[in-house]
Amino acid sequence: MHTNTTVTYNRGVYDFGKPVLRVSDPVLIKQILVKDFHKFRNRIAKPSTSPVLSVTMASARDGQWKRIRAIASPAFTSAKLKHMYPLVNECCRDFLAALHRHVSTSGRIEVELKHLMSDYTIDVIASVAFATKTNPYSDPNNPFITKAKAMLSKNPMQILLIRILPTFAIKSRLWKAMVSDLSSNVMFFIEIVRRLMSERKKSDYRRRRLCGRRCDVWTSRERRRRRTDEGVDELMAEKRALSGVEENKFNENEILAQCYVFFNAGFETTATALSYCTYELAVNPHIQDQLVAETREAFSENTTDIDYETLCRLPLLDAVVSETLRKYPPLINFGREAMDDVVLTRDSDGSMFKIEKGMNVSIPVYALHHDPDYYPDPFAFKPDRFLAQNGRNIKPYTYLPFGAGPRNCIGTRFALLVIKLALVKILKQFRFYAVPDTDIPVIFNVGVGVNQLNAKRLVVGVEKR
Ligand code: HEM
Repeated sequence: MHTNTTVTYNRGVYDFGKPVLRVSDPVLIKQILVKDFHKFRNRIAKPSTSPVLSVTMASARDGQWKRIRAIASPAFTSAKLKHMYPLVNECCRDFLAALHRHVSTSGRIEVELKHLMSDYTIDVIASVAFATKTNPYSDPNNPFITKAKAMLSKNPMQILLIRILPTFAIKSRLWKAMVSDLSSNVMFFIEIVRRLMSERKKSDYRRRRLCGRRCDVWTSRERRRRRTDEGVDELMAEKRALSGVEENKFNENEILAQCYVFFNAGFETTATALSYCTYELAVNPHIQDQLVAETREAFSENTTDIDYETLCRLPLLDAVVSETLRKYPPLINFGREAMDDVVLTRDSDGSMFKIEKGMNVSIPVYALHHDPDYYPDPFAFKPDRFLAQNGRNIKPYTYLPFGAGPRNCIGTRFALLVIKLALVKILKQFRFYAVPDTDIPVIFNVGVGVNQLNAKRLVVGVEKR
């Protein structure tokens, strides 16, 4: 193994009892995620706390993953997202009404953004994935909300221990004791979906949702349209990765698992992104003003609403969200397991790196996003980096908030819709600003949390416009 450069990989770490090699050279990252996808098709294996969890899209492996991903993917096409738009809009409406109630007494309040935004994203994902309304504002003690928030405030020490314990300890009683509260939260959500599914069967109730039993198989034309922003290598890798799946139905366990994973993978990441974005707008009022000007023009005068196509086309909105995801990627790294011996080759100098079968590799997203060679002045919030005229300055495979390749985040577009719609609607009616309790810059709890940023607090002021 070549070890002469920090550009190619920085340090190794231990994760779930096994060593992990960190690869940070963009060319090698592309090789792992795209060109040699078949050799790195699986995520790093984690000990499962429930049989249902082993069939979630995120943890499934090999042919099972391929089947699950191919069946679920049609639920995330543009056409399907457009169909879900009214549901997300409904959640935005409830969110704004609650914010108006909070602000109404004094005209302004201080808010902890992490709590505020997670109420909204829990409500969205519960509506769309679980086909249920949670009413987080009028019923904050609803078990759905309290359990979801308990998942948010996990004990970082516990998570850290779970991830660094050696393999033999993972089978021990200590391990089982440590994961028992995590497992009970998981079981809670799985039981809710089970109950909803049985109620739905009885009432034949249908709703636009992410987790249906049957999905139409993707046509290749649709797949091409979906990813026109990506190059030939990416399209070919995805085509190869999902080819040959005939079946188009989930069994009951698989539906439970996908509902759970969409909730688990979706609500916290989306709430985090929305929180940091609002924080940056509060501490950069000139950017907030520019964004308000852009979005104001986009609202139709007749309906005071914004349609899906217009929302997707706003350049500054897109740049602000992209810069937020660069500066504060909700997942600061993600990994893959080598399913074969692989030789990674760096084009620039021809140096070769052997990765042995069974070895885990990790992509350090946060480090890439803060490398001054790729993003000058990396700790500054500069949405301009992502405006069309500057797009070519961004080197491929240095911007990875949603991962890349056939196993990238399936919820990317949905998350962007949820974030952008909330932002334009809130900013139309409210102004965010820094208060004495606003930490500038954000203070992070360090050394724990492992793959997520953990801000000590994100407090800002909010008032009606
Ligand atoms: C801002 C919000 C979000 C961010 C930053 C984010 C980020 C990520 C990242 C980095 C990965 C790993 C990608 C890779 O390995 O290449 C991932 C995977 C995944 N995400 Fe997201 N995500 C977000 C929202 C969502 C939402 C809303 C959903 C579902 C509705 C979702 C569902 C998933 C699933 C199921 C996977 C596993 C995909 C697979 O293994 O095939 N995510 N996400």
